[in-house]
Amino acid sequence: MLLDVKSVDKKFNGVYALKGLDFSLGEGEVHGLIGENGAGKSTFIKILGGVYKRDGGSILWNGKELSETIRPEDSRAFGINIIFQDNVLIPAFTGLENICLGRPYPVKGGLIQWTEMEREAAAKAAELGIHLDLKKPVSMMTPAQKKCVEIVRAMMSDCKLLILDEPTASLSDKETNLLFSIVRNLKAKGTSVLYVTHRLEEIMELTDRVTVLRNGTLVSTVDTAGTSRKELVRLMSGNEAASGVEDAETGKDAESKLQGGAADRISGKGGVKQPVSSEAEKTDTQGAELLGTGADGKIGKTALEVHGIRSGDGIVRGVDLEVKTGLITGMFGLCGSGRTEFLECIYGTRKLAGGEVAIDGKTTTRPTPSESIRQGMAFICEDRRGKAMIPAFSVEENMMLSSIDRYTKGGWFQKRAADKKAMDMIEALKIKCVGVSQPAKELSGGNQQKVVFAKALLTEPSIWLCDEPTQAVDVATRQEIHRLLKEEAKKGKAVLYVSSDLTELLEVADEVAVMACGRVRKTFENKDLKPTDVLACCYEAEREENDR
Ligand SMILES: Nc1ncnc2c1ncn2[C@@H]1O[C@H](COP(=O)(O)OP(=O)(O)OP(=O)(O)O)[C@@H](O)[C@H]1O
Repeated sequence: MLLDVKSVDKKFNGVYALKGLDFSLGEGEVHGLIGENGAGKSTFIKILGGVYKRDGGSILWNGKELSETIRPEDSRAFGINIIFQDNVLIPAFTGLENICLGRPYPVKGGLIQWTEMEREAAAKAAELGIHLDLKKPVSMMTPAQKKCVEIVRAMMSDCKLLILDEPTASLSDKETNLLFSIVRNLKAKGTSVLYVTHRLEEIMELTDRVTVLRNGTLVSTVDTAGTSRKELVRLMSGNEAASGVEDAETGKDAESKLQGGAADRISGKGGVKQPVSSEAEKTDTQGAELLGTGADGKIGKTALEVHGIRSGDGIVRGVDLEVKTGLITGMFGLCGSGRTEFLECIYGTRKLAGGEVAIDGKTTTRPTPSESIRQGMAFICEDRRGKAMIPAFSVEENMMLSSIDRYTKGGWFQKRAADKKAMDMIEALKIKCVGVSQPAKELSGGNQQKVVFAKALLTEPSIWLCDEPTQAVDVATRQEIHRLLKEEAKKGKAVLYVSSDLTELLEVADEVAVMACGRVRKTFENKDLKPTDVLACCYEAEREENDR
């Protein structure tokens, strides 16, 4: 075995994040690691990467015991490289500069040999089947291209184990396929891959074995070929009822038996309405209570209208769109289509070069975030750590960021009322944390995303702008978020929902606007809509653009 982990423990503030974990990984093996939010996946990979020190147990690497005090640079020297959920590239640097960062620069006559480094990086990219303009600044790259830069960077040194944490979080199908072929390429060359994800279809397609964690402990390690998504859901949740997904072995469609919750998302079958479990109903009701009773009964009224929106940087190139109350308007586009930038233009975090935004008939050519919030807009943005939260602030402080004025009277912050609201949110969204004052940076990725969602809920918005709102959340939470937004729409709120996951979008949206090359190409009603219809529209737009 390349890696043999025995009885590893890790505690934070006296609470176990990992307890007695056993794990093994062979050379050239692709091993999946799954578990609900807060199960301990990131903690484990951070221990392997020398970011956290383990509190007990042993780790054998190629048969040799790794010291408890290994540092990230030691781990990299052993051949362990991690690509984290939130990318850590320097945006202003080119792909090549990022790849070379932290490596010894070849120097001749006092000059850095950039051509030599470029040759090396290009050769490595070609070997991995990655085609990339290495001279492009990272800020101009799509999420998929950034992921490729990180992979090339990891593989420049002698990488024996590549750890990928939620690598496809904002990649669309096309880019995901590219990533899969890179992983298969690595496996063929004998590199091991530890693949962490909430997307079980990826686990089934890519891995040899899967390890399931629950509450910091090992549930089981199973051969992928001998299991099914249904079984994996059951192992993750420990809930016998959470099993109504298509059984991979029998191919039998078990959706009719579904008890709601996680399973319908994993089934990968868009648009199937599922019976709701009593547990799910409870969460739904809690969510509805939290949202208040603000139903104004106005369905189908224009809540948000944009005309000819163009961004200053030329990414958004003249978008017209109408978002109506009572509906979830989905937006789909391939990476680089301008979907995120479009939402930023509406909200006011990206400069407009032209066009106007009208909220409830009130028009502006210069939206700003504070005015957008005042007008009832909430924005769940894609860049969680960078833009949606302040990691050093507590859970409660983050939740209150956009609604602090509601909890301030005569200049005094109403701490008790805010505490109570924050605690309600923790309960309703099942946020795994020690309490309202725990720093948000200490929460697992999925739980941080729930805090961001709670922050938006607390503003009681009438218009939701959601950019990948379910990224990094586990399957059950994904369902809860969908239910809350559907509930909002039912009450007459408007929702604009961007996702790179077409299956998810077809499950949640009433209509789907297709964005390509900075423009909305077409809006489909989501009735008998097939993924191929949407994709065909994207590809046709790209073709037309390339022919220009
Ligand atoms: N630095 C830290 N300080 C305190 N607690 C922490 C810290 N890092 C992680 N934890 C806690 O350890 C537990 C496991 O978190 P971890 O991030 O490993 O979960 P995860 O399985 O990766 O979840 P997700 O799917 O949401 O990313 C959580 O309860 C989390 O709050």
